[in-house]
Amino acid sequence: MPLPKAELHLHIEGTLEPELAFRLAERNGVELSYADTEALRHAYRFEDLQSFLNLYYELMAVLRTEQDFEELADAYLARAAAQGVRHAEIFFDPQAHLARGVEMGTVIEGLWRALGRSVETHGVSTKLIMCFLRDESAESALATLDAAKPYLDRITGVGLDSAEVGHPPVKFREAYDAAAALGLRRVAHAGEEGPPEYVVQALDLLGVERIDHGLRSVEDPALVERLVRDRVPLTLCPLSNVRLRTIDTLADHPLPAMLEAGLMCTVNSDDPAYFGGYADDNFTAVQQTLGLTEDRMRELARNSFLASFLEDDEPRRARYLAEVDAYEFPRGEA
Ligand SMILES: Nc1ncnc2[nH]cnc12
Ligand SMILES: [Zn+2]
Repeated sequence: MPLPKAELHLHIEGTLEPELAFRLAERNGVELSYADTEALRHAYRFEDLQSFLNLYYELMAVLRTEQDFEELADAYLARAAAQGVRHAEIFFDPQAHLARGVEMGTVIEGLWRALGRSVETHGVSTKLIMCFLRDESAESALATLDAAKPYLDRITGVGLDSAEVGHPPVKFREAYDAAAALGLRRVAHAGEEGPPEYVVQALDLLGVERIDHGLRSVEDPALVERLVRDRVPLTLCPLSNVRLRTIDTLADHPLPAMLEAGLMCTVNSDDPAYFGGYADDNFTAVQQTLGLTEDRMRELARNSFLASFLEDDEPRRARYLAEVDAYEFPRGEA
């Protein structure tokens, strides 16, 4: 039984496994530029964030109907449950779908068909976070927020993702102010490929409560001190960092030093269909490769629930934390 955890950094479009992509392509009459799932998997060798994003956006073409989004989310939730995920705060990228003529309602209602029954079907509670694409304009972000207004009861917060370098958080100040005025929680990707300054901007100008990735924060000691002092959660994605070549190998990941420094780290899967592992695969990889103690692993699991947006259901958060505290790590062979 895996360690109970919350997943706080997960792009639902990044859970599209090759088999489902081909099945949906066939159902929707969409032509893919790969012969089969094996040929597609061969394309999963990325140079950097952009080379991944190119394939990520290309494959989304197979997602067209409410049923497609429902099946995508259902498949993720089943996998997540098997990996010990009790609670998932799930990103989606509406602009990537609106640009293809798929409406906001199709995306949100489709996802909601799976999320709305997820506690019953998978034992996983969920929240939805709508991301703005930072390589699109500020006006487009505002228009996207406007298009989401009929669905605000289904959306907990806003995020910021896609190609980071050259698209600093300051560009989205107005959109984040508008989101805050609507009562939405705020997070943003920062310091994945971009400099520590983007993390500072996300905190100061966008008012975010969590930083997605935040890896490059370690380059700025004053920023680290601030993140520790204010207990700002970082949603790290170790296997993603290796696949997108942010770091050379997992053994080079700064997670142990970050925990040692007192940063509130969490471990997540980002785009698990592309990066070779779901939530517990990331936990297991860091435990084994970085030699984290059981206490550190428990701390990561506790952090995931403490950093989650479960303020509307504190009894549930307390139950999850109690489960982490009671968890017994499997004993190896004697
Ligand atoms: N790791 C990542 N960084 C930025 N944008 C993304 N969209 C999906 N995955 C992403
Ligand atoms: Zn991400």
